[in-house]
Amino acid sequence: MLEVHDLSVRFGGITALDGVGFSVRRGEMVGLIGPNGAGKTTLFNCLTRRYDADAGTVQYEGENLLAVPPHGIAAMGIARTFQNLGLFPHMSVRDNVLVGAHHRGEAGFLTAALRLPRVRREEARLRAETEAVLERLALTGVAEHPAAGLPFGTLKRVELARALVGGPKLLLLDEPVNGLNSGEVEEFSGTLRAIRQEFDVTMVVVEHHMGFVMGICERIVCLNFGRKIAEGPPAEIQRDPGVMQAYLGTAV
Ligand SMILES: Nc1ncnc2c1ncn2[C@@H]1O[C@H](COP(=O)(O)OP(=O)(O)OP(=O)(O)O)[C@@H](O)[C@H]1O
Repeated sequence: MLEVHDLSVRFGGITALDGVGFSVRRGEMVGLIGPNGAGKTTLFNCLTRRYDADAGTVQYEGENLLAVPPHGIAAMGIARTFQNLGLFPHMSVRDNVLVGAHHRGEAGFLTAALRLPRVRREEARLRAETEAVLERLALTGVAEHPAAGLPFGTLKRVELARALVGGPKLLLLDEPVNGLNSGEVEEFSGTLRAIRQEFDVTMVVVEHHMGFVMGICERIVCLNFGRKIAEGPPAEIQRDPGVMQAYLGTAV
């Protein structure tokens, strides 16, 4: 589904990604790990076209992803969540999720402004889908509540809900369990596993929480200083000397 070849991104003198390559098969859950500054978020930003690549190719479902404009990414079925939650604090949970849905709507600006029948149908579809996703993630009870003031664990679910409306095929999760306590991590893992099946969605997940990544991913890619230093199943990655060296003393 996703083929990344020789991808490089530079910011002035910094090489954030240096010839990175890996592939993701449909239905897989792939973990992307590496110490701070390894290039993980830069890779996500490249895949969602926020950053331009300096070299390399990315094929998504046989198409050249690097030729797709940033606003075309959602229509290709790619969604992401953000490390620091990209929610609007004063908007309700429902509206935060709907905003994500509209972002992925098919109607153009003019048809939307004219409120043509097609737009009204789409609006109704997105609203229904939003309600279903809110329900699925146990958010119906807080749907009217502004995002601000809700527990962090709930906000993580809102962020996931927003990414799911519109039925993405590839979901990029940036530190989905960062800031959660161990019970919440466990619960979120279970939710993600179930969602993956129910929504038939392929996932790539960036996360520093090793217990979570090793427990949920089938395959792991490890970056360090912008380079891929290891790739394999969790058990192999945990024993990999290069990975251990990169984390230097951190339990992997
Ligand atoms: N917009 C930018 N401008 C300049 N440098 C950047 C930019 N984005 C990332 N970098 C640099 O690129 C390198 C990789 O950063 P990136 O955020 O991708 O790492 P990361 O693996 O996601 O780290 P973390 O785990 O801390 O989030 C770092 O040296 C960072 O400072």
